[in-house]
Amino acid sequence: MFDSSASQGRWRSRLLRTPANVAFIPWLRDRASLTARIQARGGFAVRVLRQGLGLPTTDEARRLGIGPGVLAWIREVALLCDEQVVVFAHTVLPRRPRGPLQVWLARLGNRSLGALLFAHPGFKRGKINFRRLDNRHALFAPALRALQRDGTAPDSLWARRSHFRFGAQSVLVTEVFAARILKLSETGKKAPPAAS
Ligand SMILES: C=C(O[C@@H]1C=C(C(=O)O)C=C[C@H]1O)C(=O)O
Repeated sequence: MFDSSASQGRWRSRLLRTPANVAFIPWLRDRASLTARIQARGGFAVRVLRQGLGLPTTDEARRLGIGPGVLAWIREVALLCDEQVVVFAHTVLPRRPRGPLQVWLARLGNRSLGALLFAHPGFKRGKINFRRLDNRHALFAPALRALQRDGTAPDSLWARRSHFRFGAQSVLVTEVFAARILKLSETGKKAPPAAS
């Protein structure tokens, strides 16, 4: 049963199966580390695209309780598998309350945020929300730039958004998936050459 009425214009807590997203559902719904899931399929790398103070999108500011025009710590990365970009990730950390996350994020470099979020027991992940991003959303353009280096330009991209709490602090993590992620095989790792 597919629901074609899925609204594209907002984050939804339920992912309604449609012909357009059915292949992405295992990736969108997996609550384990996305980094680990990609690592199981090939050579993993993080390419840091942006890291520093910036303005969250309107919906991020609303979700994090940040006032209009208030800066936050923004981290944007591309996740690669065997040198292919498969995910664009955008993370927002409010500047207040201050705590260890400001220092930990600043020191991450090209290590995966997931290595922190899923290793430290203090992080609690809330419900994952889903959205089909299009040019109505401010993250669509940077995601397209990061994901579509081959010049193709899909009119929408599937994304999910997770809220991780750590004590009084929290981060909002948006992950946007390139269609090429569907080509990663479970075995991923190149099979050893057959014995001659
Ligand atoms: C949250 C995770 O970390 C991944 C890595 C990120 C980074 O390094 O900035 C951001 C989001 C995720 O795609 C994960 O691996 O599940």
